[in-house]
Amino acid sequence: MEVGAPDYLAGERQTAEFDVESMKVTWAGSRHALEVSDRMARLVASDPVFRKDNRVMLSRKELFKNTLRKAAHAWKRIVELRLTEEEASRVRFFVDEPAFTDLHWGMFVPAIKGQGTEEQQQKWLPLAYKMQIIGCYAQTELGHGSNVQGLETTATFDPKTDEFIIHSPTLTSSKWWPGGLGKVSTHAVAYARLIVDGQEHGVHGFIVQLRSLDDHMPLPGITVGDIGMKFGSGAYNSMDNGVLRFDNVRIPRDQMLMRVLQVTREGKVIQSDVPRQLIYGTMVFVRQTIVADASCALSRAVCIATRYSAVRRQFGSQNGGPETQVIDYKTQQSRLFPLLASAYAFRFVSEWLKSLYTDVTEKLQRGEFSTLPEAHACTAGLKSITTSATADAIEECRKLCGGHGYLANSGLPELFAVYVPACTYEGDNTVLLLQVARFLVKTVSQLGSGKVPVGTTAYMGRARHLIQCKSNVQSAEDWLNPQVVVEAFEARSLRMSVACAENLAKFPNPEEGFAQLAADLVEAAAAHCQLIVVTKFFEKLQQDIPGKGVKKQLQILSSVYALYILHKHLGDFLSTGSITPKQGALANDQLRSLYSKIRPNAVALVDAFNYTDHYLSSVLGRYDGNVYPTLYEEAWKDPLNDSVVPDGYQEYIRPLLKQQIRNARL
Ligand SMILES: CCCCCCCCCC/C=C\CCCCC/C=C/C(=O)SCCNC(=O)CCNC(=O)[C@H](O)C(C)(C)COP(=O)(O)OP(=O)(O)OC[C@H]1O[C@@H](n2cnc3c(N)ncnc32)[C@H](O)[C@@H]1OP(=O)(O)O
Ligand SMILES: Cc1cc2nc3c(=O)[nH]c(=O)nc-3n(C[C@H](O)[C@H](O)[C@H](O)COP(=O)(O)OP(=O)(O)OC[C@H]3O[C@@H](n4cnc5c(N)ncnc54)[C@H](O)[C@@H]3O)c2cc1C
Repeated sequence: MEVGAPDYLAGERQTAEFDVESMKVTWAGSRHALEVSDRMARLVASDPVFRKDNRVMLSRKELFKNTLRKAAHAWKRIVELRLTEEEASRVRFFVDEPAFTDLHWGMFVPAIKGQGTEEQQQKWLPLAYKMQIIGCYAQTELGHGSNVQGLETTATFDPKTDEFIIHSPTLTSSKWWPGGLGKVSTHAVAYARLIVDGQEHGVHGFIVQLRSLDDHMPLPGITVGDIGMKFGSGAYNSMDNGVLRFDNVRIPRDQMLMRVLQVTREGKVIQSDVPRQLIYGTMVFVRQTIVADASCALSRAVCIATRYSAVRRQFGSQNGGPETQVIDYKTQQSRLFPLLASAYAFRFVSEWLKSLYTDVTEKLQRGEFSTLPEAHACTAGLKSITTSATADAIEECRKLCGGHGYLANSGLPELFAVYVPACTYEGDNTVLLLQVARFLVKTVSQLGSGKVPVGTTAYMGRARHLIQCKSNVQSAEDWLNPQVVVEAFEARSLRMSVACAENLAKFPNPEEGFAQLAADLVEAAAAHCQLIVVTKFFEKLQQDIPGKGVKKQLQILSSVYALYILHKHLGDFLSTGSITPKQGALANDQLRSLYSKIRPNAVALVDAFNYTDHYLSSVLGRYDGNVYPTLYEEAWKDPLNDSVVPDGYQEYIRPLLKQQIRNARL
């Protein structure tokens, strides 16, 4: 905010009962992370190349070119200022525009790191790190996305020339969707069925050069282009999601990523001791980052809706005094505050997930693979529930802002359009929950065998207790006890998984049973993932959290998150007998009282996200709350208002009016 400018939300900030600066540190993860984030946010906001206010007005071609300009400029600044990887990734975050670089850094590089041999990494990574080659992740095809084993592109080994022949045998085998592919990437990690000596060996990744490094023209045998406009006007259209066909394209044998499986010069296929699933490792990595992204997108929407709800007044004027701030309506609070609590919940679960991922990656390097299934289940499940909740929440925030939320300059329509594909990419959310369900059913089926469940399924080891325990909640206050809450969530989750396992056992064919019970399995998986989020929030509170009143606020938010989920899924809790209807009603009483505790802190709690006005790009979410004059000014900047009489008047309006006059005279 400019020095000396009026702060229309000052009153809201004065009622805060905690130290906002300390909360900023907790949200960012550390003082260092906050400092880096703050510095990079300002760097981006002060650079005219990174302006975004005109984005929705640009044509696709202009938008795309502008994105190329921004990406090139960001890279120039990263190199000039010798930014660290952490700083560079914050620059990307604040530039706030999907671009080919996301796939280059986020998937192409990790795919080579995770699936390439040491030699392959040494050859390709330095080129990628300097952006002397630009890569994408070309897995999905026109005919298959979720079913990776169903991909049709082939990679046939030719022992005569020591090459693989990459081919698209059908229309449906055309690569379709990869970001960065359409217009920019020079290379791809392309996934194809490996065929050696007429035998198939599953789907593997191959580094394929697509375009000339001299003139950017597609290489012989490559047909490549953009797949067309996507949802929304600006949004994800800054990305060149592409189509790609291979016509018997030859690549050297050493361009197959061979950490999992090797093909020798003689055409021998050697399986290493690394599990096949590591081929899916890049997706595990990205799913983990998507959980952190969910907390960012959600907190951004909530920040806009909270500030605006404090500015906006409707009804309730007494004796000519001001009307009621809409944030004071209990309905507004019950719609908004759970989303605020969810933003914090997703933030902390993403921190935990990152540490789990780092731990599993270190173990994989040492040849320990036992924790891979849990990492897969956690990343898939948390990616699924956090992105679904965030997409719904952004839309809810738009509605919370009434009519003005529908204006592009509220920032919410664009945020929704750009965010919502997260429910689909990196694995459709339902498909991913079914993966979690498989993991849970397997864990339940092994309970009798003496195998002790660990990690996020450790609670299943107490199945005997959880299957019959009764919650001892007697008052609304009791719901503030984390142990009580966790036990109710554990009982609900375990009972849902056990019920699925029991029903599955009734089918002679387990796969048929899995297909028939899929809807129940998805619900059981979601219940397990919600338990993880709740538990990790409570565990966060066991840590030392400095700053006046900060822990107290987080305690309130953790209870709001847990009781909101309980209230929303009350049917599960009741049908599994995890709690009684009376206890469900007490939880709701507690929730109402918690909303009142959040109310004086609401604006400060969103200030703690430390978002600049540039990043928020929302008139409604401005830090200073100066909404109405800005909305008014912005309206006049619309190109339609360039002339008082619109273009088209002479051709289309005037004749109409004249005709009416003529008709009236008749
Ligand atoms: C310097 C500058 C810095 C700048 C920094 C910028 C950084 C930017 C960062 C941005 C990051 C990212 C940008 C995001 C953009 C997103 C773009 C989108 C990309 C994509 O969408 S890529 C394509 C994604 N596709 C999918 O997700 C497909 C989903 N399908 C699948 O995953 C699988 O096919 C499946 C799991 C659904 C089924 O596979 P299948 O082989 O048939 O499996 P099953 O038979 O069911 O299972 C076999 C066993 O394997 C286990 N399994 C399955 N998956 C995994 C896994 N991933 N890991 C480990 N194990 C796995 C499964 O559990 C079974 O095990 P079991 O046999 O039961 O023990
Ligand atoms: C913006 C965007 C960017 C993308 N970027 C990339 C990229 O860079 N690289 C890349 O390779 N791919 C990319 N993709 C593709 C993406 O990964 C796939 O679209 C995604 O994995 C979903 O697969 P699908 O499209 O085949 O959906 P489908 O599987 O066809 O889903 C259609 C419907 O069928 C349901 N369904 C499917 N299978 C089952 C099942 N077994 N049980 C129950 N229901 C089922 C789903 O729930 C869904 O409702 C991108 C997609 C988008 C939208």
